[in-house]
Amino acid sequence: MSPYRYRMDERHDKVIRSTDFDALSCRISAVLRQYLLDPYIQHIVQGLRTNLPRLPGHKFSANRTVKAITLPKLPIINRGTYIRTTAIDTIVESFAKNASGDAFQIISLGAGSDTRSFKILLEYGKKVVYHEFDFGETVLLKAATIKGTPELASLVGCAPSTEDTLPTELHTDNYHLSALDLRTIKNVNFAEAFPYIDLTLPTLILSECVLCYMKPEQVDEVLAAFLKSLRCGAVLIYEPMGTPDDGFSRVMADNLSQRGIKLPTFFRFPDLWTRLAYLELMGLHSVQLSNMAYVFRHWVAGPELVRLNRLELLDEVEEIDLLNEHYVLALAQFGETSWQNELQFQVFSQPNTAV
Ligand SMILES: C[S@@+](CC[C@H](N)C(=O)[O-])C[C@H]1O[C@@H](n2cnc3c(N)ncnc32)[C@H](O)[C@@H]1O
Repeated sequence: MSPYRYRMDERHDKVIRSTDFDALSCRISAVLRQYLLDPYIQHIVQGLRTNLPRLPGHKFSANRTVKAITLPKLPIINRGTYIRTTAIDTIVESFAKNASGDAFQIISLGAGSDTRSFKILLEYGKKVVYHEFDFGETVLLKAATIKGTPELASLVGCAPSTEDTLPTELHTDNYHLSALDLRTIKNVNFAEAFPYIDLTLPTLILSECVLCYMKPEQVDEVLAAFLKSLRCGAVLIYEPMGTPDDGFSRVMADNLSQRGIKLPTFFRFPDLWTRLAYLELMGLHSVQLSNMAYVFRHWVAGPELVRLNRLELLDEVEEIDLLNEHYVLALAQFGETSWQNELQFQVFSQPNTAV
């Protein structure tokens, strides 16, 4: 590989890592506007203030970074963050309920600064093992934040501490935060590379805006590695999607590419049915798929919808629908899992295709 190409890849990886701050920033805004409740996000922000300057080679002011990520977002973004977060929470809850009191495992790919692990550990205690993977630098920051915050340290089950050097990973009985570039998974011996993953537990694999940054063949490799190693469970994928002949999709892709963000699979599937066929081809069954506009319309109702409608004045109702139509929520099961959830989806496998 030429040195020039290497520099380009490095730069692109940096941009991809920085998307974690975008996701965090959206959640902060949704919390401040009372769309979401998240008692842990303040610790993540404080952790950035404390630990960003400790990152090797960090050049920017931590205060300036924090100021940028705490700027309020437009109502359209707050709504999108609300439906993304609550829909995934609903699925996680349903998966946990299906385990009916038995132990289960969650593997969050590219977890970034997400705080869902803390909520799940508080709720399910020793019944759950929560794994988070991300690039090394992101893991350094999160591990230092957890260890330096007594409330988070207690939730994951480690002693609080502030060490001179940033912790590279964090492992306790019920929580594992590990550095991993998912694109390297093809060549690893799974059991050796992931000694903390219990291959026998029912496992929910989460990819919340993560696989979309990889090339199609890398996505296939990540899915194949987990599916062939784990006994049973489900995969949840949330990500943007587009179709080439649609103007809105092209504008979305152009806007991202102007920021240096490539989404190699954005145009991979022309519709939900081809995505369903792909997931079945990868060995998944009981596939359920929707765009997020459908999810919003069918999963949010009654007093919660009234509450949401009172939070902010919405001018862009049609635009919100259009934007949500360009995000997909995919849920699919593998192995012997037979989880008959009551969740309403737009497109789903025929019952006779289930194992
Ligand atoms: C948009 S953020 C989403 C973070 C989190 N899942 C959420 O929804 O709040 C994408 C995350 O995926 C991570 N990521 C992207 N490609 C990755 C890879 N090849 N290996 C590990 N992590 C990756 C990024 O570092 C970043 O934290």
